[in-house]
Amino acid sequence: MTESLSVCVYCASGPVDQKFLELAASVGTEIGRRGWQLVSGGGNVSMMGAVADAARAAGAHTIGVIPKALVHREVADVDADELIVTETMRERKRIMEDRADAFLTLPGGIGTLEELFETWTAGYLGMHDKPVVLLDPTGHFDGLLGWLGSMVDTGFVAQRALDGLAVTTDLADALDRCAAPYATV
Ligand SMILES: C/C(=C\CNc1ncnc2c1ncn2[C@@H]1O[C@H](COP(=O)(O)O)[C@@H](O)[C@H]1O)CO
Repeated sequence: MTESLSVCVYCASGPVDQKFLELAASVGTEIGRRGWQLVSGGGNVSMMGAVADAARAAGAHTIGVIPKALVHREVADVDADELIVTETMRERKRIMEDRADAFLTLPGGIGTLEELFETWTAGYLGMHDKPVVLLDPTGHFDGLLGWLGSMVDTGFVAQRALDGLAVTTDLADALDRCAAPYATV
């Protein structure tokens, strides 16, 4: 199964800071090197574009899923092996979730946060059993993770929910965690 693992990567559509573009590109390259598929939001801007371009350059099959309304704003990834243009954002999210074996979140803004929380809470509620992984080598999510930890102390967040999100600063570890449930002995 791990040979053709399909990883959905959620990441930023805004910043062009080199360190974030390089992080996204390194994820794409490693997905290709492992012979996996990339599922992305189908935009070719910022980190979204960097991950998709690097994945393709490394030989990955790339699937981009973008709502009609964002085709121009997020510069649809016309080089994707499969570019799926949806009518709505909800349809985009459903297709991305259906086509993925694992969800990997990189630094991002409110769109990325929404995607992370939807897949994470759905896993916690038993609606899927796919790995939900957060790769954060730069501490971008430190404030959020600290706040979530404090909400365990006050009873707003279950420890089991927090345990359902795999947080790592290491690229290889992040992808290993995506593949872990599918590994054959
Ligand atoms: C409108 C709906 C839900 C709420 N919003 C979003 N849901 C999913 N994805 C979104 C949402 N808003 C933006 N995005 C996408 O996230 C990507 C990264 O954005 P960021 O803000 O730069 O982190 C980008 O592709 C956005 O299109 C209905 O379900």
